Amino acid sequence: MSIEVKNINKRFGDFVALDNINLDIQTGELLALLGPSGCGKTTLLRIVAGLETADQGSILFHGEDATDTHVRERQVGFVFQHYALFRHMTVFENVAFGLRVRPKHTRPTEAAIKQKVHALLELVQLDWLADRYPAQLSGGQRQRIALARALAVEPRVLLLDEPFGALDTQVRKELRRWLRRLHDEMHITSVFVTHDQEEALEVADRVVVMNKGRIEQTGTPEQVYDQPATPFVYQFLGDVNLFHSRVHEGWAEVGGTRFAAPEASDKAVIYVRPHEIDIQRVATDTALAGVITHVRLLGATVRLEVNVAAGDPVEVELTRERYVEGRWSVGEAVWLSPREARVYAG
Ligand SMILES: Nc1ncnc2c1ncn2[C@@H]1O[C@H](COP(=O)(O)OP(=O)(O)OP(=O)(O)O)[C@@H](O)[C@H]1O
Repeated sequence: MSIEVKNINKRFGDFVALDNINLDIQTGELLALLGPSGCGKTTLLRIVAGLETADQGSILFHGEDATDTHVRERQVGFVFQHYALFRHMTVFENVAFGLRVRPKHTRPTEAAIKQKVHALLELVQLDWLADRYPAQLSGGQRQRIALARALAVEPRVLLLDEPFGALDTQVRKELRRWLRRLHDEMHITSVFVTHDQEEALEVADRVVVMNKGRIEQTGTPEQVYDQPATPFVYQFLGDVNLFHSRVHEGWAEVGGTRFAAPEASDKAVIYVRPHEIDIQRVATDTALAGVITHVRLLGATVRLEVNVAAGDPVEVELTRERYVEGRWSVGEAVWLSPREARVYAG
């Protein structure tokens, strides 16, 4: 089931929550809506679901206008962070719920329900919990059951709003890998909302980066990370150092390292990721002089904070190995040279 989002606009009073959103979601795709809090991700997801109506624009499911189709007829499965399981029902009954409430003529037989629920519980690898109540499950198990419940009615589209948002980092990481594998088996067109860039880049086929009710960029994880279309995308998808420069004959500079600048501007901002900076103890004509002020160990990588004469402190990321080899320490004079950069008009 493909989904087309066409010219969607939504206001809450004077506040523009969605500003002319256009998006094509391919059949079987796993798409992430990524952006900071309040950028309109949930509102867009709710409009696709039919839980919210747009002021303008339309939603097409498989080429057919679904704008006025009731949420029940859209055959959409939901997993929301706060869309809790029914507390008074066992895991089995929670998953069976959507089948049991069907009108009599489409309701499966008791035997068929039983078979289906067990198949789904096996799919989410929790069949052994069928007789438990939600209060007897961990947060991660609850979310997997919520997913099994959403899948029970054979949705044509699966919508997930921060499904793992309330869980701790380790469980989150496991569940997102698991979601990716599950999606590879089932191929249901799926859209999930997250504000966590790592989650979006790791799990999704394509990422839609949103900001203030607009789409900043849509692309594969590699595209949005390696070729960010706007400064916002660059900053949102990872830590970055900013250097301000005047533009001389089409070049902007960090220290003495030159980068091609956008033609139309006489000022530029140069964006450099912490792992794209070389650090050395020997001065060169082009390197930027500084002093190490902090060392932060982050597991496999190490961040050095370096004070430079002008501008904010610069963050340099090294692998743990290179850090140990280099014996870098606080108070040392060092010279920095960016290897890669992106330059935007300042
Ligand atoms: N029913 C409502 N009435 C008024 N304003 C609303 C309503 N729903 C959402 N908004 C506003 O619209 C904006 C977008 O909200 P939305 O929930 O879509 O953001 P989001 O990107 O999902 O954020 P978060 O990650 O914090 O959930 C927010 O500024 C929010 O305050």
